[in-house]
Amino acid sequence: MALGRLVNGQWTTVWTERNEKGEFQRMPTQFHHKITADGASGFRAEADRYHLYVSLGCPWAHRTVLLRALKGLEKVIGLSIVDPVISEQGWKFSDKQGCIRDKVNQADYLWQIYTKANPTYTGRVTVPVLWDKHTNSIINNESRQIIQILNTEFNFFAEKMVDFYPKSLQAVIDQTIDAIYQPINNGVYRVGFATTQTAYEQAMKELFLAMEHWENVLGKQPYLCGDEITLADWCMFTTLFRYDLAYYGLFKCNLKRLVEYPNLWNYCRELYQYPGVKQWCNISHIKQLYYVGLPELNPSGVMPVGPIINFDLPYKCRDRQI
Ligand SMILES: N[C@@H](CCC(=O)N[C@@H](CS)C(=O)NCC(=O)O)C(=O)O
Repeated sequence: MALGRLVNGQWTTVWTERNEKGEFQRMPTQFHHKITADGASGFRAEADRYHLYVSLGCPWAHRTVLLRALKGLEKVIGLSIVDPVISEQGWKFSDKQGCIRDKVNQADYLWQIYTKANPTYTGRVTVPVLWDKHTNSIINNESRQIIQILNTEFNFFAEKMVDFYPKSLQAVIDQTIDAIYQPINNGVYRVGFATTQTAYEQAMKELFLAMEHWENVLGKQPYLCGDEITLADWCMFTTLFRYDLAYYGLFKCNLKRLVEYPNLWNYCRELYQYPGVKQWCNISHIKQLYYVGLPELNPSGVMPVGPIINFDLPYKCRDRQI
């Protein structure tokens, strides 16, 4: 079992995210500071001060890498990419293809970043992590909050003037991110990590009802919140992108493949082909994370050869009845 956690700053391999009913229960993240453009929060948006630690396999971290790229913040916020396979000591840094070592803290394992921020930290050691080089601490490790910060607070430095969280839509974006979280983003994990038939089937039911719902919505409008791409779409995208690659097979989310939902599949391809996105979609890291790094679900660590999915197939806006 590769998943573990820190207890009072000590690494342990006890994993506690399941209840007695065999249901997966995600533990909340603990670092929730905010960076603001004016510094009113105590953390001012500045160039070369903050650093992101991510896994390219992880859907939550993937959101933050995408926002960094979509806003054109690559020169402003540094990046380290962990080894795609979770080790006995959790996420580690390596020289594998597509990885970037930790040149900020020279850590070998991500848990060392957590104990540097808090020597008595107890909890999971997850990606993404937004690190502050000035205070030598973790600003935030919750993807949903990090993408809001990157979207909204760094405009002075951003090379691309796009806004995925416009004021006029914030309420609907928040509701949509809430709506997709439990059945879809976290839903695939609730399906995949369930250890009883009842827990599995319940999570499956919620996942597939939600997939059908958004399939219908995307038949009427181009994006989850209407006519504009928003943060909600990037939150949905990173789960959909992994759907047929990992969740359908390893997690047994297998009533339908993504490619069997015409609108969701079309939408996924459109977001993949949005400028700046595909460069940060790493199928090899995704397969390694899920198939090699979760021995509890795949003890042999053998990775499937397929499926062959062409995310570059042209997408059709015209098919939608907008
Ligand atoms: N709520 C967090 C979830 C982050 C998360 O669970 N990341 C996973 C990777 S997909 C992780 O780092 N897992 C390592 C572990 O649990 O030990 C977020 O959205 O940022």
